[in-house]
Amino acid sequence: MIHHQARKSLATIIDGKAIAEEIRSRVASDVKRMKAYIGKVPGLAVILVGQRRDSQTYVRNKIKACEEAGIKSVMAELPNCCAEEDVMTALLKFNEDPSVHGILVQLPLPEHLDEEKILNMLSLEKDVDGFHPVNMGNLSMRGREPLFVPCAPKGCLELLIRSGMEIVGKKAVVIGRSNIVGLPIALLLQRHHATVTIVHAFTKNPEQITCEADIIVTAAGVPNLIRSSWLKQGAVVIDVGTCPIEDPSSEHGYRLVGDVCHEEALRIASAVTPVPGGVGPMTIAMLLCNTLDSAKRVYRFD
Ligand SMILES: Nc1nc2c(c(=O)[nH]1)N[C@@H](CN(C=O)c1ccc(C(=O)N[C@@H](CCC(=O)O)C(=O)O)cc1)CN2
Ligand SMILES: [Mg+2]
Repeated sequence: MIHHQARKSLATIIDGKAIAEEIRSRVASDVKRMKAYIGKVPGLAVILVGQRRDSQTYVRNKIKACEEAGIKSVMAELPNCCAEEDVMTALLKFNEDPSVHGILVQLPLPEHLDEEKILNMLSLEKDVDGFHPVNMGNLSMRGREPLFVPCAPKGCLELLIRSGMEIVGKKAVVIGRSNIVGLPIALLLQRHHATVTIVHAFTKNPEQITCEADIIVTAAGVPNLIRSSWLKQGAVVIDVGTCPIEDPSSEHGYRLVGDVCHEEALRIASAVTPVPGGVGPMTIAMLLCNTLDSAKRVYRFD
């Protein structure tokens, strides 16, 4: 009988923040090189609808990250009550603008707007979030290449690779099936030849499935969902969940927690991402990468 407590070593904590910083500085030096050689810089357009505090923060962070990397950014801010046509007008203008190489529509949109219809109108070549149905479709099909892979999933993959995890032939379990995280990460892992299972709210006995996984990527948004009994010894655990919970002792009265019971995972897993400081910062780094790649494609610059 092996007691988990008897294990001497704790899991590695994968430092997403540090890795993201390294990637961002690489993007910055590439942007510099582009500017020096062809006199152009990548441009990102952000469409933000409504007043959600979290969305405002994410957008602010993206724009700041662009600035630091030398990427030009423009923003269209629309009121919560705006009409679908207003969003379309902003979007079509960015589609036509040759100085814009990437466009993102910050999600979620207010209820009354048709997300699918709006994302459908994005220029495929500028869809740096990778949410356009054609980019998603190409991600899902063998022999096809999407122009862009969604940022959080791409960040998860990068963290897995950096943790030294071999993906080919491994059992991967993805928890959650949202269009922006669960689904694309499952598709991406499958592309890298993992055997992928998706666990969701209707799954019976999820822990029976997760405890066989070599790789777990969780995006459920349920604090402490993943306990030690859900994990296989030595698994790599990537936590995409972010849930604000009340914490009077912290600056804003709340703090962010992931899906994983971090202390327990540390004793069983071989590597774990923290929240905050794991996948979140990687999401923004990958957005910069996608925007740079888009501009490189347009200018045939490498
Ligand atoms: N159009 C999009 N909408 C949304 C996306 C997206 O990729 N594109 N993802 C999420 C939100 N998101 C980016 O938009 C995002 C969320 C969290 C972080 C992040 O860096 N988190 C930090 C903690 C930040 C904090 O303390 O508030 C971390 O985990 O360390 C970045 C981006 C939904 N919408
Ligand atoms: Mg994080």
